[in-house]
Amino acid sequence: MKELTRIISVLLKEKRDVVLSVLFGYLAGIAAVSLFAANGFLISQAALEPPLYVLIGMVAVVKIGSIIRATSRYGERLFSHRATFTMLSDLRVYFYERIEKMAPSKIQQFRSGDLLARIVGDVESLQNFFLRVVYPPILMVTVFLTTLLFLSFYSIEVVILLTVGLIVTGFVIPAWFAKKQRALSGGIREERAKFSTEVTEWFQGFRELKIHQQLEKKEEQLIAASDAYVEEHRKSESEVNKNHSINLGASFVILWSVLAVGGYLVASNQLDGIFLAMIVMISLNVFEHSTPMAAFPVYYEESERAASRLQDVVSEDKSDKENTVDLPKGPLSITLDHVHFRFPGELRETIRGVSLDIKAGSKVAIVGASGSGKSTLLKLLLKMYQINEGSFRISGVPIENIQAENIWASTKVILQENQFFSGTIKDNLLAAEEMHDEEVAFLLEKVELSHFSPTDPVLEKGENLSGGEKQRLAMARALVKSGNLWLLDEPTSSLDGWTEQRMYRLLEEHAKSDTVILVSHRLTGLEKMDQIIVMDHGKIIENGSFEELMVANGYFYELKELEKNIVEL
Ligand SMILES: Nc1ncnc2c1ncn2[C@@H]1O[C@H](COP(=O)(O)OP(=O)(O)OP(=O)(O)O)[C@@H](O)[C@H]1O
Repeated sequence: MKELTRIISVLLKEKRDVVLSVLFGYLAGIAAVSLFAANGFLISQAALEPPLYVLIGMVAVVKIGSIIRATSRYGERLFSHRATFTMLSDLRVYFYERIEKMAPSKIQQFRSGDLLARIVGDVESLQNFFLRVVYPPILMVTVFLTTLLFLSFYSIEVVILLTVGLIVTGFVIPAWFAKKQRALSGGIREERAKFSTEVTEWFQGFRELKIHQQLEKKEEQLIAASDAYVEEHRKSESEVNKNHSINLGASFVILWSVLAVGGYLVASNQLDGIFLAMIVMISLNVFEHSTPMAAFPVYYEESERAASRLQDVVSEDKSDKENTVDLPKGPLSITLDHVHFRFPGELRETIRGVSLDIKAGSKVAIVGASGSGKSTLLKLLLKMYQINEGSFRISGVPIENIQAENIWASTKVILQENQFFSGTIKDNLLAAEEMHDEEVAFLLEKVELSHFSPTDPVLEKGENLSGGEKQRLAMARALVKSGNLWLLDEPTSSLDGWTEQRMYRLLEEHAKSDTVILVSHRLTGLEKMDQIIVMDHGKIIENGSFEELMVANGYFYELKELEKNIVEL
């Protein structure tokens, strides 16, 4: 219910349409009951052969009643559907806005298909929340109460019977089904997410699955996920139908009871026989408003689950919300003091008591064995994850007090894997909309991509670019982005030695006064760095200038010697 409260607060933005749809729904309900009442009365009156003008008057009343019923039903449909669609769009905007602000690491906790199912499917399920969860009980209770008030002028016995009917069909049976519904394992939402995850993986991994001849096995998993989803749907539908039938059955029992009690009251002269047909017709119609309650438990349960699954995705990072300090303009300094970090759900620490001091405007290289935690350190700098222990400051400001967005705005980043999108070369520079094509062409020339024009197409994930071209395009992307802190994770690993040297020269030119942190496996060109940090198993084992580390004759020296021997071989 806690999750639904947030959803309700988003939905309540559409107050006007909600109020209007309830109002018109009530009018339509009352008009329908009155119409049936008038019909019942008319039938009885007709049997007594009244004067023609009485009959004409009554037929006119029935006609007017049907016009009111039709127009108010139209108004109800119009406003309730308009409210539903606007709520759907409000919900979409609400979740996209929240997702946009989230750290990428939070999104990465979800498999992409699951995330898609949540953002699209679960948001869509919530459109039923107003129409099938909030609206039916309001309408049922208001129409029932008005009808009971009217009937109380004729027979208290019938009022009691209908009140029992209202409680049984509107509350007892739905509550009983709600309990059963909760006990049902799985749920449509979960199965749909699993199915969507399998489909996404099937598409994304199609090439690898085909080459490794695993397509059939994956297809079997896909079919199993689809069957489970269909089965869940079937179970849910059958539950609704069962609930519906029992509800309808109960309302008929009440109806027969009304007829029996009414008959007895007429026979014992406690009720004028002319009203019997009217009372029965009213009872017949009023139960129409408790039938939608059959689906109430299913939709309530689904809405609650969908809201909770969405809340899981966008649950807030409190520390980030309270942050207010902006990073200073210009080159940034970085200080880490005994920082520890463990990936969520992992027992082993990836960063173990790292302390370092990077001065503003200095050029720093991080080297070390594969898996030693170099990339993780960059991710911590980008606030993609929160540190578990220690202190971490950027230009003196504790990282807890800086919004991740603020760090990203001040940073030029090249990661090991850079994402490219279907579009043009210029689109993929990401921050180049304002640039003229000539400027883009000049930039491409700088990163040695002059064989591309700004308008050349790029396929999804940069499929039509070589590894080295992707890295040079990522370099161009970093060049056009704002910021004075460069975080580069093996930005030239796919380039030949000559091109790599030229790229480093370009970087030197552009980052003269900026702070640069470069993760690299290759040790050539590190002589120019102010500081070299050597990492092993999540710890800093050596730290100093190139000369200092060479003199120290330690791990870095050995690495350098090893690289020299490999080159000579
Ligand atoms: N998302 C993650 N969840 C759990 N463990 C992770 C995650 N990402 C990385 N690791 C683990 O953290 C350790 C450090 O990884 P990291 O990528 O920082 O190493 P690295 O020094 O950059 O390696 P390389 O030079 O191969 O890129 C590795 O043991 C890796 O398995």
